[in-house]
Formats: sequence, structure tokens, C-alpha cells
Amino acid sequence: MNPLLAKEATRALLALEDGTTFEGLSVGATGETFGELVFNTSMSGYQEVITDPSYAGQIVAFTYPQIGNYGVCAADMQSDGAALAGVIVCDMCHTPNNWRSEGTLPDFLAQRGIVAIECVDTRALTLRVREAGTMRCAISTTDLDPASLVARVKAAPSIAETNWVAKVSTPEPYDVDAKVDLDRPRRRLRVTALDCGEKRGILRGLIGAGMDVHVVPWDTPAEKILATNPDGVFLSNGPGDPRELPEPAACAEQLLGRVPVFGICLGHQMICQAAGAAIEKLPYGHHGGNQPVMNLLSGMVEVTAQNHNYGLVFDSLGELDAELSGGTEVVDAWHAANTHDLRFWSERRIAPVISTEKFGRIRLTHVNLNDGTPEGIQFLDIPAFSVQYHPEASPGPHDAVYLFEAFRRLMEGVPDYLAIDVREGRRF
Ligand SMILES: NC(=O)CC[C@H](N)C(=O)O
Repeated sequence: MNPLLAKEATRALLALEDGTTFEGLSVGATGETFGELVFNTSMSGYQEVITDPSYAGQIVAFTYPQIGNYGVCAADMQSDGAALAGVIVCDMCHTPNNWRSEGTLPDFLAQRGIVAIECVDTRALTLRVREAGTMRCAISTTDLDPASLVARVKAAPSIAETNWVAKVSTPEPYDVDAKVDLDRPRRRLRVTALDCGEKRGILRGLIGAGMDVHVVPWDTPAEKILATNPDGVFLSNGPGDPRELPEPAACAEQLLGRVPVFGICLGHQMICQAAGAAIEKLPYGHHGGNQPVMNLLSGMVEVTAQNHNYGLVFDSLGELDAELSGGTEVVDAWHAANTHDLRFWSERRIAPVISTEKFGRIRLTHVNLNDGTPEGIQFLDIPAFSVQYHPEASPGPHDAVYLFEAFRRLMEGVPDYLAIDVREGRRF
């Protein structure tokens, strides 16, 4: 038996869809919870992860072995509460020590009704998910019978069956004013943001780049958004299966070409679908603050924060345009090689382009170097671009924060708006 389980605490059981179970101790609310299991590799920033609305419907296992050691504080919230379904950790710290700490993570979880389990071998758990892929799971403090809990996990609904975006979006529009930098006075731009579960870090990124943001609910029609007369529209991150969200995708389709558009994560997936692209479910997604992304325009690598289970199938937009993609040799290499192999990207510098009927030419601008999946696109004939990862970090490195400045430049009509050196971007 795990010696840690000798501690005086409520027992909990974690059960996976594939029949694996882990015994542990309760470190949040008692009761039980069902959700989609994902693992997050961030070494710090657990509170930002736990309060990120994009995790609604998911149970997050932290791979970093000790969680909770610097406590929780109001300033780190990414939303009002915690929308995720549950938390799994190896070792939960009950006695945090940090000058910013205002409370402990177990109390925070218990107060918000989040069921959580500790003493789990999160390394074994993560290896399981990497082999078997994302799956449903449950944490229970009431049903400690492995066979029974596994059977109930198997009968639980999949994440795609619920509209999680509708649960986390703002019910009413609201405004956030631009942050004015007295050392760098410049025109304030007006952005309308479609809130599919927007993180506060993103709002901070937008207002920090001098934008007044008018936030509207996820199902606001495009015409209503355009009636707010914005300089640009932002499409936010959000939870759930993007293929089950026709409303925001239709909204994106109507906005593209009529106003400058920028999208992050779910917003990016909406823009891709609006352009006619297929979205696929990744084996176990990308969740963490240490994902390498190559900027195909500059050749620089950004270390980024990511949180997604789905991604763009770039080829599904159409045939590569040989002339714009660097010649037939490059296109042949693209078809012959495995673009999921890091070597493909390190051996050549290309940013392939596909011509689409609806919105003209679309260029692939960013790719994840862990698995070669496409993570950023730029429309060459209309003012729009989007990324699958998180320039706002929250938590994570700030390499990609230049993308908020790029959005500003797009709205200002700068032709090479995306051509910002990552190092220069750090100054914003
Ligand atoms: N952070 C996000 O916006 C996530 C988008 C989507 N729910 C996914 O998992 O891919």
C-alpha cells in the first residue's frame, strides 16, 4: 500500500475509463466528480490552471510532484471561480509559505466544491494517458469500490455532449478599459471580445496593448458585434469540443473580412472552422507552460503556455500553393516528409500557404515542435490571424506576448503586423 495513505484524511478513489484505479486521499470537496482526464506539465501556476475556464468538464492531473506550496491569492485568479471538474496531485501542500499567499489550495478547492485527490502516482497516471490517450475518469470519496467506479466512468457522458462554453461565458456584456502607459501614449483601440470562457490574462494582454475591451456573451450574433463599431474583434479561449459549437464558428465566418480578427485557442479553432478547415482531437493534447513553438516567419522558437485537446488539420484547407510556399520542391518535401517530425522543421524554413475559396490565401505561421501540429495561421487577403496557444501565459513564459501587439498593429493597418521579433516582443 502507498505509505502516504497512512495519513489521517478522507479516502478517495480515482478511476479511469480503461479500468485503471488509484487510491488516494481527499484534498478538496468530498463527494464525486466525472470528467475528461488531462495532464498539465506546468511547474508553477496551479491556481491559474485551476481557474482557467477552458478546463470546464475536465479533471486536471498535475505532473509537477508538489502542488499548493505557495498557496492561493486573489490576484492569480483567471476567472471568478473554478470551472474544472476535479484535481489530481501527487503531494498536496497544506502549509503554504509565500508572502502573496492568502489561503491554502485544499481550502480553496473545498470552498468551491472541487473534488480533488492526492497521493496519486501522477507519473504512472501520465504515462497511462500518453499511451491510451485522453479518457474519462472519476474521483470519488463515496464510492471506493474500484469495479463500481470504473463501471460508472464507462457510463458517464463524453465531454463533447455538453455545451461548456454556455456555462462559462459571461451572461451580460461588460467593459474593461485600456491600460494607459504614460511613457508611451498612443491611441486607444476599441475591441469587442466574444467571451467563450475568456481568461483574465487575455483581457490583461489586450488592455495592456492599449485596447478598450467590450466583452460580449459567446452566442452574440456577428451583426450585433459589428454594431458595436469595433476596431477589431477578439475570439476567446474556451472549454469543450470546438466541433460541437456551430454558433461561434458561424459568427467567425461572418466577421472574417469585415473587421480585423484575432483568435486564441478555441477562438483560433472557430476561425479555422469558419475558413473550412477540419479540427481533429489530439491523442492527449497540450497542457502546460513549456511547449516549444516555431515561428515560421522568423525561424525563432517561442516557449509557450498551452491548453488544448484539439487542433487544426492544416492540409484540410486545400492544396499547398507551390509558388507561395517556397517552390514545388518544398511542397514535394511537405507531402513526402512527416511534418510531425521535428527534423522537418529544423531542416528547412518554410511557412506554407493554401489558397481557399472563401477567404483567399492562408499561411501557416506557427508550429508546435513537440509534435509538429499547426498552431498559428495568418490570412493574407483579409485582416485576421490566430494562434492555438496562449500568448497571455497565465501561467507560463511570456515569449509570445508580442501577439497582442501584432493585433494592435493589424488594427492600425501595418502590413507586416506579425513580423515582430520575439525578443522585441518582450518589451511590450
Ligand atoms: N484553451 C482553449 O481555448 C481550449 C480549446 C478547446 N476546448 C480544446 O481543448 O482544444
